[in-house]
Amino acid sequence: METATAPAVQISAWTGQEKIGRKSNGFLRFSHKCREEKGIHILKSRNLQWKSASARSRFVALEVSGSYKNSPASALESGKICTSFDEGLILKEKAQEVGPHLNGRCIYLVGMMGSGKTTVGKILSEVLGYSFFDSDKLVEESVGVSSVAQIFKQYSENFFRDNETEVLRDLSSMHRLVVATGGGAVIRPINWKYMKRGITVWLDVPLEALATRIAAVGTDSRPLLHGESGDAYSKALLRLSTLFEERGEAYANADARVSLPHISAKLGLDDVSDLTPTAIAIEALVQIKYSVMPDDDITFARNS
Ligand SMILES: Nc1ncnc2c1ncn2[C@@H]1O[C@H](COP(=O)(O)OP(=O)(O)O)[C@@H](O)[C@H]1O
Ligand SMILES: O=C(O)C1=C[C@@H](OP(=O)(O)O)[C@@H](O)[C@H](O)C1
Repeated sequence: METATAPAVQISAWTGQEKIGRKSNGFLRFSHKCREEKGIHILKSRNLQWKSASARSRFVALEVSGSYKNSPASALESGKICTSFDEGLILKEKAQEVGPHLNGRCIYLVGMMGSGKTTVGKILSEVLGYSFFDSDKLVEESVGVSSVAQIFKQYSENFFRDNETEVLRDLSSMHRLVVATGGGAVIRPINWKYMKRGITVWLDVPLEALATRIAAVGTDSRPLLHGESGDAYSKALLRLSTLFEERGEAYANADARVSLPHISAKLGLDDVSDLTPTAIAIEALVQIKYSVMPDDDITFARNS
């Protein structure tokens, strides 16, 4: 009976499900093919915890159980493994992998207000060498009014939506852009026609986390959140819940979905608010890759 021979397995939450069996930046990758050929099974990785928390570099402890050629790993190979990763490096590596497959197609970030489209979009544009646009800002410029709230007040929501559609139409003929769309852009089917010329990515953030973020910055710039009574968090949560009921299905039209609870679970974090924008951008690149490079290995990884 053969015994397991890979005591120094290093895994990152993003590389453990990747395609190619090669070592890069200290991480070992297992493709589906490689796992089958070598008989490697990673049965479990748990107790993943942040050991130290800085935005760029974090240490995690992984408890890994594995088997090799269908034999259980010995005690040596199962146990706590400390590894570290630098989010910035992983981000760059993911961008290098996915960039060439985009062929200059634009990326449209969709999601509820406060979901991080602007924050994450800027990170993605920088690392992909794309330009960044915030569609709300473009509408403000084209109308000649300095805030979306003012456009709603002075004109109407419908007027804003018409201008938003025009902006998306104009952007759709361009290349190499990351666009942070307004939270309501998904409600008009015509907008999808324009956005689908690129790759659409839904930042799916729990409503409670959105309400916390919005309560922290205030609702001045978000006219659809005006008018409820109560404290800032409860007001935002109530309104966001109604909006999400109307829009949930529309967001699901996106080519890729970036679920914050899913990333937290992968990283062993209890709270989505512990996720950095860079960690979310990394997951966005992973999900974009799945949508632009469908193949057997990736399909396997996505479903495992
Ligand atoms: N991952 C994150 N963790 C905590 N706060 C965040 C995160 N991403 C964005 N924010 C904050 O949430 C607020 C809304 O983010 P923003 O990028 O403007 O969202 P959107 O463009 O989708 O409306 C901002 O104050 C931003 O700093
Ligand atoms: O959800 C919405 O309908 C809106 C979201 C806002 O954009 P953000 O998602 O960038 O806040 C802005 O377009 C407008 O206030 C309407």
